[in-house]
Amino acid sequence: MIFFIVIVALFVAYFIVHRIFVHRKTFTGTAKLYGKTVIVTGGNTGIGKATATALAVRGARVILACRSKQKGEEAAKEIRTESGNDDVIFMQLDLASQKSIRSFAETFLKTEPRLDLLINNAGLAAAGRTEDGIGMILGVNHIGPFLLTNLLLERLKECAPSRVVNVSSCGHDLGTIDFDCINTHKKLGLGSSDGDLFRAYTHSKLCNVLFTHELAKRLEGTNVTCYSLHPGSVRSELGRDITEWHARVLLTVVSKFFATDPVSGAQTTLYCSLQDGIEHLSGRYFSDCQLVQVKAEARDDGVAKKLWEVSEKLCGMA
Ligand SMILES: NC(=O)c1ccc[n+]([C@@H]2O[C@H](COP(=O)([O-])OP(=O)(O)OC[C@H]3O[C@@H](n4cnc5c(N)ncnc54)[C@H](O)[C@@H]3O)[C@@H](O)[C@H]2O)c1
Repeated sequence: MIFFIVIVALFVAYFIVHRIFVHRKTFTGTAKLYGKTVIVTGGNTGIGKATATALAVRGARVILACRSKQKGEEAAKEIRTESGNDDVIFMQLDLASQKSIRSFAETFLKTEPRLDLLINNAGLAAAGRTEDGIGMILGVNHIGPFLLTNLLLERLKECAPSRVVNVSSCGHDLGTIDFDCINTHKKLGLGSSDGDLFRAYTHSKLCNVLFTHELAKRLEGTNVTCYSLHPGSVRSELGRDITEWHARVLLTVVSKFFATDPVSGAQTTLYCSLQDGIEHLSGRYFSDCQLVQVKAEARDDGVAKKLWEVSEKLCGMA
């Protein structure tokens, strides 16, 4: 009898957790993107690659902004073949280097007349520091996209209506903004334990949500809108730097039983990029192709403004 109850309880728990983690909605919009240009950062793998492929299928000129020339060019070739769209190219971008971000933006603005959609998708959970001495996770997941977006804002405004889509995570809910950490980089993402990485990751994903909140305010009246989102629990290379055995076991279980493929993981990004009629929701957060209310700290005007100012200083904009 006890055995039977345990089995039933396990099944019930499985279905509850499955419902929470697994995203079920598919973006069904049929918008065509001929003549439009999009940038997908980290577009060579995982969710970014699936997103880039779906946008290429719709006819967009797709720029894969990635670190590795070889991997980026291979992915661009695969996407061209799969989508039947020859207008998919690689451009080098390392978000862990502000020099690389500025050089990417300079080349892009010189060579590309349009920017209709910027998808800040790239992210990681790895220890260390960026080239500029910032904690790696904060640097790549927040400061890099912050600088990139600002460098490209004028072009987005010229091409409006246009959008910025920031791929965050439901993990932002566990993050807390610590301005002391951001300024000193003593703790964020520098430790070698997976707990440190986890804390820095959730913090950086909260920064994505707050950045989007403040960006929307600054973009009011420009016809450029922005959104942040959780893509679902998706099988990808994101956990490659997790080393501790218990964290790897947890990751394997989640990945095996609760994670979906990158195509499913791209649906909310596609929704935020292409769905008509969500412009009035600029600055908000989405999950499973629908609006979700974030916790108070993630929509606090004062915190978002302060984060913006600190971020400006960290990338030499102020
Ligand atoms: N996989 C999930 O379950 C999950 C859940 C929530 C949020 N996310 C977010 O989704 C986004 C995509 O992740 P994914 O799951 O496809 O993982 P992934 O590791 O497959 O893709 C991440 C991409 O970012 C790129 N990247 C990493 N560092 C970079 C740098 N310095 N410069 C440029 N590009 C860099 C990688 O090369 C890769 O292309 C990330 O922002 C991640 O935080 C993923």
